[in-house]
Amino acid sequence: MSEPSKAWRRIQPAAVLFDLDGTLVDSAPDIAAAVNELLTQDGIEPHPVSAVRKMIGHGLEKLVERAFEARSVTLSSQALAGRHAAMNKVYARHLTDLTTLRPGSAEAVRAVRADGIGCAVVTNKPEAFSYTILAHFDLLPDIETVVGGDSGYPKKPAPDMLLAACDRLGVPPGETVLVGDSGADLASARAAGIACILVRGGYCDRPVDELGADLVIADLNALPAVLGLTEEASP
Ligand SMILES: O=C(O)COP(=O)(O)O
Ligand SMILES: [Mg+2]
Repeated sequence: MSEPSKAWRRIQPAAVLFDLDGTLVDSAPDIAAAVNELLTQDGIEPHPVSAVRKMIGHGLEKLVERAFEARSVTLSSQALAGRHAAMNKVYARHLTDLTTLRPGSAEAVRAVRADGIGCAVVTNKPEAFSYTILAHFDLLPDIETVVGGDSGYPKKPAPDMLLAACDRLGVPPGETVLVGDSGADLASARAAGIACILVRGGYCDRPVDELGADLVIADLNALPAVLGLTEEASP
């Protein structure tokens, strides 16, 4: 765990916003299978899951664009729209085939709610897909609201989805913390005036320790303690 900043020590969060892909769940194997189906249909060599992990986090359209670009194929906006629609269709049928919970995520969500702290998911993934995945892992009862990438707000790294979640939960951004896995999460939190904890091992094109988050944790098993929700001393 990184040394928490002074700002972190002051935070007694009224709400926790969780990122989904790479933070609560490891969805890359299903996302990779779906985008690889598209590439294969076009006669293009598929990507290993390890490469797709670095393309996730800015929504599925961006992921499709990156997957083709990484094979030196630049799609016109019309072709990209078609492949994005195809991606949504294929992925919708395989949302939970290979997807798993990341370590400690279910326990962390339950600990947050059990303590009466507000709890939301803020993800660039479409909302319907997010609800299906959260329901599959029985996380929905503890999540008060989901703000997804198709909710009408600009996607992360813009602050809007985070601010919408705070509004729905009735908590001030200054008393809220975002738990995410990427630079887009950190940038959205900074722009919203929300504290940010990043978890290692998610989907980020560089080590999260280099990004300057308020706190970096190895996995969500550490979250209840750093939020002061367990008997263990918080930092
Ligand atoms: O890019 C996506 O589709 C989802 O990403 P997020 O859950 O990490 O915001
Ligand atoms: Mg993420």
